[in-house]
Amino acid sequence: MSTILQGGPHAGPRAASNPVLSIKDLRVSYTTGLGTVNAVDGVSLDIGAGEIFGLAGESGCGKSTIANAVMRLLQAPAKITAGSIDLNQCNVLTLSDEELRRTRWRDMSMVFQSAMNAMNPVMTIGEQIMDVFTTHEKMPKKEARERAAHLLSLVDIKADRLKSYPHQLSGGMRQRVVIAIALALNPSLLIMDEPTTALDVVVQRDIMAQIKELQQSLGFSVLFITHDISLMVELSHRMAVMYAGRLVEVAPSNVLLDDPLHPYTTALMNAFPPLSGPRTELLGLPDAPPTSAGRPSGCSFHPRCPLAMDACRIQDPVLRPAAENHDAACLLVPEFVVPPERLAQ
Ligand SMILES: Nc1ncnc2c1ncn2[C@@H]1O[C@H](COP(=O)(O)OP(=O)(O)OP(=O)(O)O)[C@@H](O)[C@H]1O
Repeated sequence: MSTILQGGPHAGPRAASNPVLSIKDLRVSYTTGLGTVNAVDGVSLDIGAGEIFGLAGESGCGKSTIANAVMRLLQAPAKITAGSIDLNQCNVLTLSDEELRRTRWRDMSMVFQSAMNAMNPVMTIGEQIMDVFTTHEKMPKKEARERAAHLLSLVDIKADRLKSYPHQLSGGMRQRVVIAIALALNPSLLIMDEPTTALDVVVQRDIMAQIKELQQSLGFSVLFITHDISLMVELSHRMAVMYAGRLVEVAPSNVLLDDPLHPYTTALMNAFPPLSGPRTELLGLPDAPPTSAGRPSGCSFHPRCPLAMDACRIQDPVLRPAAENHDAACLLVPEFVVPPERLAQ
């Protein structure tokens, strides 16, 4: 299997003027007996055609909530209180149930961490893949079978596996099948929320390399969530770092790795901590992120920030340009000003 880095990891485009996915000022809260958690607190991001966009941050910072909001999978007590989500210039939040049914799979699909365990145990692999075709495209069974075999070949699984049941396949193979199913109708956006975390490291890398190859040949865009920042940096063109429901830094992934501007990004990059599972202290940083108790005054990160100044306790920094194609939300980072000679061009 070729390495993920084949062809350079950051050769992809920037978010285009016509993004595939455009999220504007998204706000999502969960209200429970313990109070209200503003899980996503004003997030905006664009993902361009053919772009792999990574979302990083500690457990509980709101990554899955964003993914589920895009797929319209959020359920009570979650509530989208503001913002818009446009997929191919179509507002996902106002789609009817029927429109949503057509949009899922065809325009966007999602691979979850535990998806491989959610396959129907009494249906063969072939039946499960063909189900997508016959339900959404009303095609004859023979054609569906041929397309199912072709899909399996894309993820390096032989056609005779169409007759296998999920329990007859390894975990890695099952997850490959799930990825094939997600790509069955050639969606423009693939969302992957911890897609390989349950698998061993070698299998994880193989699968991600395969996704990278498929992405290059089929051209879909990806929203990629993983706790493995090193994998994310290798795989994604651009990355956003999230803290307590907000994006605190967005840049091309190699720039973020080499020149992180936000102290939280630096801590993440240095520590490569476990970003899922129980909340733990970040190496080199005290305490855990703010919880439902609410955000601290000023910058949410200031109680943990080794560089916090007095102003950080008062002023809440917004995400703003810090360099070309590089945004950060930190008072320590001066705002990027486009040179006047460039403005004149
Ligand atoms: N069903 C729910 N009810 C109440 N609060 C919830 C619910 N789901 C998520 N939350 C809260 O919303 C916040 C964001 O959670 P989310 O799962 O989006 O974070 P995450 O970054 O994806 O974390 P992880 O990496 O652990 O999956 C957390 O504080 C979480 O406790």
